[in-house]
Amino acid sequence: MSKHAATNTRSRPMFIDEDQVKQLLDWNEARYAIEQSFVSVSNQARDPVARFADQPVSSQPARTFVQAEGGVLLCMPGFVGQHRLASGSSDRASTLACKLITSFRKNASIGLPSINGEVFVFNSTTGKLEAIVEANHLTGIRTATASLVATDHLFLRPARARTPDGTVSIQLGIVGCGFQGMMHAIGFVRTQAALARVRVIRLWNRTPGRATQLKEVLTEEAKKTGSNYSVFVCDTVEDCCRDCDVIVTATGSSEPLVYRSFLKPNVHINAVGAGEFHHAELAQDVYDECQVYIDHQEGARKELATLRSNIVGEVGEVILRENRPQEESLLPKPGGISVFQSLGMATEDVTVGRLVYEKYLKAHSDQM
Ligand SMILES: NC(=O)C1=CN([C@@H]2O[C@H](COP(=O)(O)OP(=O)(O)OC[C@H]3O[C@@H](n4cnc5c(N)ncnc54)[C@H](OP(=O)(O)O)[C@@H]3O)[C@@H](O)[C@H]2O)C=CC1
Ligand SMILES: O=C(O)C1=NCCCC1
Repeated sequence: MSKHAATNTRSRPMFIDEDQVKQLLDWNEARYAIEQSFVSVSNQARDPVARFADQPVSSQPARTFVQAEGGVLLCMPGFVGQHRLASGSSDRASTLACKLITSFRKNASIGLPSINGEVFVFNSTTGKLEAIVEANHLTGIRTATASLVATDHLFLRPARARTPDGTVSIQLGIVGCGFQGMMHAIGFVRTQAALARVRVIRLWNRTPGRATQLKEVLTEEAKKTGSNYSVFVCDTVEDCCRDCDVIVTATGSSEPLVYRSFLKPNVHINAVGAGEFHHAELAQDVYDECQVYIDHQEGARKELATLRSNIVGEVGEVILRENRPQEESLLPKPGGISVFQSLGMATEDVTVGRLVYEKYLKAHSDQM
């Protein structure tokens, strides 16, 4: 571990609860942590001679699933070596962590989140458990941020480069207004200054009342952030997707919801939801035409084994090749459909869990 990284010198692990995570986690800092995670995975996957010495590396097996009566427990261990802790800083850390997370679909009917988890952060030199970070909000921010990073590198950066003033504005479609749908909408709004102005948000949810609730949240958010976007609740998925530049699907549907005919020719989709399998929300006619990007090849080999599409590669590899003219670009063909098929991976929880832990230690340094 670098000399800059903080450690817990107490005998007991710190417990960082949901409220503290909400206070500590910032969207722009999370974006940097997620970029480090993506890059570490793809740098590690390179042939050792082609690996970039100044970029982080990682180790993460495909996650395991334990089926219980009402749902599933996922075990997601990971290590990220020599990741930068903040943009523009030379401070680096190596982090070993494991997220344990459950998905119990019927929890909504008893007023509980369907997804509940904790990230366990270990000292990467001694293996001692240093912190337990509650990971519901963390999973919301890190998953939405993974989509933001993918949208930025695959779609928005090339679009910004084509405009004279280097800015773009988007219509955003949210298919599924549960926790993830909400976090994605808020994430796009909160990062407008860095990524793209949001001018319209279109919402669809199976139970329409939840889309109406999210409209209220986003209207409040517009007041808080001084944003000027319109929000529409849509009766159909087709109406939600029509004219959108960027779409997020975040449902538990096992049946296709989004068809090719609903889409503009040039659109980026973040397919986040996992029904029975992880690529159910988009119809085969979308997969027949689009270019698919993933977070993690090894996870995809297991969890996307039945996906029939053109899988171009990892988002981290796209980032690694940016500004390196000697490396062939992996960017999507301009004017087409790109899909980020988000599985979610342990290294995201490793770097974001570490960010929360570092900020917690800094905020409580007088008590250490
Ligand atoms: N890729 C990743 O990294 C992650 C992916 N996920 C996945 O994202 C999805 C959403 O999670 P989250 O927001 O936390 O869960 P929530 O329980 O908060 O929301 C679930 C959403 O899915 C909708 N839904 C469920 N079944 C169907 C269906 N058959 N057809 C249409 N809509 C349906 C619900 O609609 P309604 O309100 O009508 O019930 C609701 O909008 C899940 O599939 C989850 O596994 C979660 C975390 C990380
Ligand atoms: O990556 C995660 O975290 C999850 N992915 C799929 C559903 C449960 C949580």
